[in-house]
Amino acid sequence: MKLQLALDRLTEHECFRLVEEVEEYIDIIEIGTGVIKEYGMAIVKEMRACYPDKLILSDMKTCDAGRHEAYQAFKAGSDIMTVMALASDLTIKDTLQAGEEMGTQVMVDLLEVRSKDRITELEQLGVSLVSLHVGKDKQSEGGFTTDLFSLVKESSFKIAVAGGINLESLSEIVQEEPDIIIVGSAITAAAHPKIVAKEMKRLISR
Ligand SMILES: O=C([C@H](O)CO)[C@H](O)[C@H](O)COP(=O)(O)O
Repeated sequence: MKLQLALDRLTEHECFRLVEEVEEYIDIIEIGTGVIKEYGMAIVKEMRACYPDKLILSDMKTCDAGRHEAYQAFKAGSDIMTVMALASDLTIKDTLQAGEEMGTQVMVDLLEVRSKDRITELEQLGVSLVSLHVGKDKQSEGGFTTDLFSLVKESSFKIAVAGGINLESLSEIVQEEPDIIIVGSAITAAAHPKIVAKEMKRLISR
């Protein structure tokens, strides 16, 4: 199980300060969607140069122009980029092809997907990695809960989970054995990010 640090709604300086503080406890550095919109691929290139041994994910949340946006992320040094499950099959297929050509990965964001038919379609497209995700705005009605796993129970996907995950909810989530646990605000907005990241890493490594 890997711990992914999501860098969202932060300045460039805050992003690098936080990664420096918690790097020993995280496996994947996520450049969040809003940070990408603010700084572009330049921050991805900088993060790649500073952390050559870490996995880097660009949370592009691509909805269209899949090949172009996948190549943007991969050429900037991302190991993984994200495309929305609600995008067209052609967009998703184009991102997957770009990943095959670059030897990198595509994570399909299941934000707002509740249809098992769409899950089957994604498997038929050749998707291998998905994220069960409760978006920031939706979290006002409640964060990630383990009932979301039922959507992918019979699938062959590698699973990432995201959405307001914190120290209180982590133990129950870990019991479902996802492959990647994505945490943003619970670490980045904590009074002591290193303490939280260390405890989270301990909990997922038990
Ligand atoms: O993808 C995300 C969200 O849509 C805002 O961009 C976050 O990276 C993801 O939800 C993890 O962050 P937290 O929910 O703060 O843990």
